[in-house]
Amino acid sequence: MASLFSSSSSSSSSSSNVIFMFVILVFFMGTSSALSTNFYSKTCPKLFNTIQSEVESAVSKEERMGASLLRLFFHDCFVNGCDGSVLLEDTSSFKGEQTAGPNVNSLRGFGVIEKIKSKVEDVCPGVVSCADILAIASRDSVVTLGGPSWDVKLGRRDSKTASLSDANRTGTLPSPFSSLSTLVSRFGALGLSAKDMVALSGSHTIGKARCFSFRPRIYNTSLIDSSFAKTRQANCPGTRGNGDKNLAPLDLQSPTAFDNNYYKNLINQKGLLFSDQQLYSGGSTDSQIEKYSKKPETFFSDFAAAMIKMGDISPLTGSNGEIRKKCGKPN
Ligand code: HEM
Ligand SMILES: [Ca+2]
Repeated sequence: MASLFSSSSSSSSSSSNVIFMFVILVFFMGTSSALSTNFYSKTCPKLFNTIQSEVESAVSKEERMGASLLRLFFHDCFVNGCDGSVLLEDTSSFKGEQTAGPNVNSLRGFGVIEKIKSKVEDVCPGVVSCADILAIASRDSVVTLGGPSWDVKLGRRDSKTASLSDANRTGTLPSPFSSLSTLVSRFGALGLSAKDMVALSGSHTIGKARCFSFRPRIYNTSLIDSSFAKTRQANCPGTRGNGDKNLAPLDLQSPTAFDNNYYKNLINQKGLLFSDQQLYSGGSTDSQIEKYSKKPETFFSDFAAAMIKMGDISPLTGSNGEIRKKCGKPN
């Protein structure tokens, strides 16, 4: 770098200097994220307070809602980036992501996001994207349930459309029946490391899953504590189509507290999803599970860093996309 600078300053042509500066500018624009933590500090100073109080009230009405909002952000980011696409509702002429296999009868919290959006529109109309609201609401959910905080990067814009087939494409949203190597490669395809994947999976310290999602795990797999399997079988019949919607907590110990019990459960072979237990199954991620089970503060800081990374996946910025008026439909 230093030699590049000196060769440019020794050049006699001023136009070549201009070109050189332009190249340097493009280089830096290309390497730094377009998002920033102070994006709305002038245009919507009340944004954080508005969202935080709505999230707190939603979570106090139903603690699971914190988990549901966090998962919405994950499912948004994994399909065409964090662009609010998952929030678009189906109409008679449009089929978005909400009926995709991993989402249908499972994603929840759309009403809460729409309510937050209307409060945000009251204080600063036409300014804040739904994609950014989702990013802030998931951070506030984690904080409200006792987890770490982080500065959310902002400046995302909303997609004008969404694609059912993109959300259904095999491997886009990870399946609970995936092996460790599949999980690593799915996250890797989006620029997230195995370490990020293990930290982000700690989200399963809160929230619930349907019998449909964990049936094969509790009837047909090894690496499962037998009394845990029996307990879960009691509310999840072994035959497909029976009790599919019955719920169980992803973390059997503290399903409404954001803590490191998820990792302790894995060590005790009490992961609810097959994909959860894969993270502690004699493979390359075992040591990270052990570390998080002993050091919650390390889990918290890795989780926060990985959430920021996930939030950086292919945002729409500049004049791309739009700022939706309502999160459920394009303007
Ligand atoms: C590693 C791959 C992952 C797989 C295979 C996976 C799969 C699942 C499944 C199957 C459920 C239950 C859905 C149902 O039965 O209705 C679930 C719930 C949940 N997931 Fe994941 N997930 C993964 C990673 C993540 C990540 C990265 C996050 C967030 C950053 C996340 C957050 C959640 C939350 C909070 C819930 C509970 C939602 C609620 O109670 O409404 N998951 N996940
Ligand atoms: Ca998306």
